[in-house]
Amino acid sequence: MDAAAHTPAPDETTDAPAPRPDARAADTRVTPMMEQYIEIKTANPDCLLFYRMGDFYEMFFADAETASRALGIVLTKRGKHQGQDIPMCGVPIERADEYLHRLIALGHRVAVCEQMEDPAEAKKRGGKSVVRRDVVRLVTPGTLTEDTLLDSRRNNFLAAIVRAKPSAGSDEPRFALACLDISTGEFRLTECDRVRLAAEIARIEPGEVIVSDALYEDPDVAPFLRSLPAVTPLGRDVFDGASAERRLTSYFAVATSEAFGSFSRLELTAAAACVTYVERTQLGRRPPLSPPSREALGATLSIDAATRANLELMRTLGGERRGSLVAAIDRTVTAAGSRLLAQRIAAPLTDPAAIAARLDAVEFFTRESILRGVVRDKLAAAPDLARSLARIVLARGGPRDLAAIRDGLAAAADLASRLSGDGLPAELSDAAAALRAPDPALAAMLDAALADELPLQKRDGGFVRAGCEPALDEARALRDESRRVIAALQARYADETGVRALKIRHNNVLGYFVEVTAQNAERLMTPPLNATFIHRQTLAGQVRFTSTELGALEAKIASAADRALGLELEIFDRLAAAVVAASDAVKAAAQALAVVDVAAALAAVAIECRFVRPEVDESSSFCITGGRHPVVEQAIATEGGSFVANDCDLSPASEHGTGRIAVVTGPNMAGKSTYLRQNALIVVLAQAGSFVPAARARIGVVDRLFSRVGAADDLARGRSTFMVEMVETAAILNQASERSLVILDEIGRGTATYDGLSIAWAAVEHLHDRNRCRALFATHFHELTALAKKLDRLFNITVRVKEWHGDVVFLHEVVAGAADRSYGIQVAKLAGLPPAVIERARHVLGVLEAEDRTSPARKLVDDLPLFAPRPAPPKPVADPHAEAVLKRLSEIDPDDMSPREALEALYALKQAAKG
Ligand SMILES: Nc1ncnc2c1ncn2[C@@H]1O[C@H](COP(=O)(O)OP(=O)(O)OP(=O)(O)O)[C@@H](O)[C@H]1O
Repeated sequence: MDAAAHTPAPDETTDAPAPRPDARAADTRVTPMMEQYIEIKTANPDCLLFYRMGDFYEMFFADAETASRALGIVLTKRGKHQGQDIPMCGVPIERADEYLHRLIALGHRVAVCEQMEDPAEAKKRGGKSVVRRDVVRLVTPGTLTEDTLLDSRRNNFLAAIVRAKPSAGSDEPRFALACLDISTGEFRLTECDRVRLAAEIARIEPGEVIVSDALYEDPDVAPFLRSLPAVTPLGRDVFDGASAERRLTSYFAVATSEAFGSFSRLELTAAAACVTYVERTQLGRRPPLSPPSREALGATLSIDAATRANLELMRTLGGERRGSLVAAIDRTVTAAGSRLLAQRIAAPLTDPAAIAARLDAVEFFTRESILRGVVRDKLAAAPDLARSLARIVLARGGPRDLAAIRDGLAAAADLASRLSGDGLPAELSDAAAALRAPDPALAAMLDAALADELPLQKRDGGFVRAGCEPALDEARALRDESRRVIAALQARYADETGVRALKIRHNNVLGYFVEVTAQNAERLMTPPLNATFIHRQTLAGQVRFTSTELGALEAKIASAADRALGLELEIFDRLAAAVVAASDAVKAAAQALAVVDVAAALAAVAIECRFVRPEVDESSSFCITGGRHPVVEQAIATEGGSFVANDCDLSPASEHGTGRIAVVTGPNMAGKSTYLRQNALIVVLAQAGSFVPAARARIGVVDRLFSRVGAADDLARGRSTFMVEMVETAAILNQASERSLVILDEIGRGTATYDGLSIAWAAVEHLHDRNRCRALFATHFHELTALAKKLDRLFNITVRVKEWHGDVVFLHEVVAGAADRSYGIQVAKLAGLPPAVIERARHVLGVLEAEDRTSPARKLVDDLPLFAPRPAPPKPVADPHAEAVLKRLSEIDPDDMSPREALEALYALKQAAKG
């Protein structure tokens, strides 16, 4: 059980004790605290309620049972409610983030309810009063801001999906998608169809999706929505189109949404749903968002969910970042840079000019290696400005967030001064301008106010630098040096009264008092000293006094600590307000830091891994010379091997023609999948604005990238391997355009040979004649290579292997031509299948191949036009036992044998056959 298990804290003094179980009448009585709890819980029925009691967040009833199971913490009891024990569990506040994280990851939502006053205040209202409490925040997966709850390298988007009412004459529904990250302020909108919607959601990977109750229940989209990790259905008011504009403009305090550009009503509805939900979960607080920007349809390379997964852009098929494309090329040194790089890889561009602008920045840093080093060192020391800013605006920030703003702004100003001069590419000069924009006075103000060592929480105090504010210095001096101050006053009073033995003492009844011996008391009680000293108490030998000054000093000392903290919090609020006022400039500077980081990081990886600048243009070219797989190459290098670079040319035969299709054959393990993927990854990198792992690359911009690699079950959605394969192939054949790049690996593998071959055959024809896209098609159906004779833009390539004493040696070299065999058995042998199985398989293969030539099915294939006759199958490998039996048999002459000899010969043959 967990350390958070605790004995219930005593009720706050003002909470009435729970009724005794035997008091019948009391069974229905509800304590005032429970009454308050139930009221707050009723207002937040879909959340677990973290109810603050002293140093714990407590949960009661069903919440307690759920949380104790989910968090592995002890379930206890606290009093009774309507005659029943109240289940309870709690988490200490200092570990609340950790528990929140676990609950959110498990799909729960949490309402955090704080004490809104000091228990002493409540006490003043009378014995039965309950401390005022209120929910200050709803924690949901899409609205997190704490570093401890977030992955610094990934955005955490909240997405809203709305669907247009179907219009007459169109059966294709339209959707709008808004997504925002409150931890960084990014806010984007787009309108799209059903297919693109799924692709966009796959790209954005939102932490939470909000939809209307009606859409959530709609049978057309419900299966899709149910497949997403966190979907929150909400009432109609959040998705009300009529009030959308008003809600959105009120959030941004602008007169009209035209200030952001022109948006459709559908887009505005999605955007308004997002901001309304943010306000709801942040209880009215408005995190700093960039104005919504439209993601123009077609501005980014469309990559559907299956392709993303297959190409392992963000994570491997096993779900890990390690081994993904982004992990292989990420050399960023800031969290914001890492997030921006991930965004760029997830959404490569389609405009050659915009791509060139990014490549210019990367190229600049590849040339300026000294500057690159300096910039990266500076960036590495810069904090995560955007997330600290968001926390400050949401009043959730601490002193270290203010320090992050101070240090981030200093880094920004420093970098801006280094990024100057004429040769700077546009992306970097824009970034430098944004880095220069924040008023230096803000950083100076933070610098002057913040201490060197900072506590995590502002409530711990001690974060304001000494000398910053005289009143605070005084309060601290009083708090820390109360003895010295009292001693100083005592010395002064002794001086002023001439009573050397005058003492200032303290007890719990009188507090601080002045004490003199009885002989000296008279002097203090006569003018002029009686104007200062007020008699309090006469004891046998001493007389005690107070003074206005001492009374004031006492009050000051008693409240000095409180006062010091109060003043610090005031200063914090002032500083935070200054940061909030400058939030637009700070956000822009944060974004600029990320831009610079990404450009320098891509330059670093380009140099380290020998990447080159690709040419991306409007042509239909696709010509990669010496291409490499960025992830496999690194993996091979760590084992001391070297990757074999390969060319790929799918360019049209003439400059304005249509791109071509390559059918890739080759043995198992030869490197077909690697080759296919590396060419797709080169497109992703090039259009994301990165250099690429090749000697040279010219790419006519790709609008959609499709990849169907291997077969994987999707049993969770009730689809078999073959069904998944066909659904994905259908999507490709229905959607690929002349500008698309299609990667198909072993289509048709998941069914009977001839069914599979027929489907693969028809799919290639369709790609060639209808889609007319550039494509790479890897297959073990060698019959498909015959298609090159019929389809003019189709050609064959193969991955070379060498045979060596019956084994196969992989050369990983892609050359023109077709493979004639799969070498499956040799690969199986390499994999360690038992020799007997290998031998038997060779035998079976020989028989099958011999039969295959005469089987009716084979004939069918032969009859299909343009199927080239396959090369003669290799001679079946002889079975040594069979040969021995045959030899003996041939030596026997039955006419020459007695019945007994014949029987013996038969036994001998049987023996020989057994071996
Ligand atoms: N160009 C290359 N240079 C060096 N090694 C390579 C190259 N291509 C592939 N390899 C190595 O060969 C292994 C097999 O490659 P890959 O999975 O691409 O083969 P395949 O032909 O698709 O096999 P199968 O048909 O069995 O799926 C890879 O894991 C990699 O280690």
